[in-house]
Amino acid sequence: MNTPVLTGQSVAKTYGPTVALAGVSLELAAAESVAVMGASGSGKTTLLHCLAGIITPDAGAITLHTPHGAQRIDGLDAEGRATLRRKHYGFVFQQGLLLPELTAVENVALPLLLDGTDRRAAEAEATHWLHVLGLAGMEERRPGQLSGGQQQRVAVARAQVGAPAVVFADEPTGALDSRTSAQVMQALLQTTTGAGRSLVVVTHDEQVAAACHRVLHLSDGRIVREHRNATATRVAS
Ligand SMILES: Nc1ncnc2c1ncn2[C@@H]1O[C@H](COP(=O)(O)OP(=O)(O)OP(=O)(O)O)[C@@H](O)[C@H]1O
Repeated sequence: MNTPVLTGQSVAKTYGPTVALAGVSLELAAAESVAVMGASGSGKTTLLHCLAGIITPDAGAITLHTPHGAQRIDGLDAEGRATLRRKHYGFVFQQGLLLPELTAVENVALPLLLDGTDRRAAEAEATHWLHVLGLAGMEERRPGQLSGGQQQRVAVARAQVGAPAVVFADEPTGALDSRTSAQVMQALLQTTTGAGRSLVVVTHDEQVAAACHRVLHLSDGRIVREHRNATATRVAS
């Protein structure tokens, strides 16, 4: 395996009497795409949220490997997790969660503006990513003036700004028809693994999972099965 970017060891999380994660260990390599599948309630989103620093696990170790060294992230406080997410991660959710009053370019530029980049540089990078995602000419449209697939591509563009090491996607194509879903997934892979970033995607969609290098199957908070897709989409950088 290539150098790991993210490792989890025996990651556990309970909510009252519910064991959401019962000790999950995994390694995510640089430029690798991993799909997380499993029945409703099996712990997929909880795993993604722990790895992504959205929530804190009760036990286990999560380590992010950056060019500047390894950093344990499981014990970070809320502010530390917010910084981690801003500096190292990108996110795509089922509904793009775009701000309706902002244009496409403003939505994509937002994480950079929040991180202190000046507006002109932020909008230049945002425009670049919108072009990469086939949205040239739509920079000034608001989300309500875009189709569902176009909105998701804006969300994919937003996840790339600031060059995150890892992009996390939770059901990124869940609201799309299968043709649009395939296009958005292709765009997501191209801009992540195709550019040397890693991707963790929670999905119920076999077609989405088949496009990833590796698939983890969760059941009752454990990885019960794992396989590699020999034919996964490998997008040249
Ligand atoms: N904030 C919470 N409070 C209480 N229980 C929770 C919370 N979040 C998740 N759970 C429980 O933890 C278990 C795992 O939930 P999780 O959302 O990780 O599952 P999932 O596999 O992503 O499900 P789905 O496919 O339905 O989104 C479930 O039993 C769920 O009810």
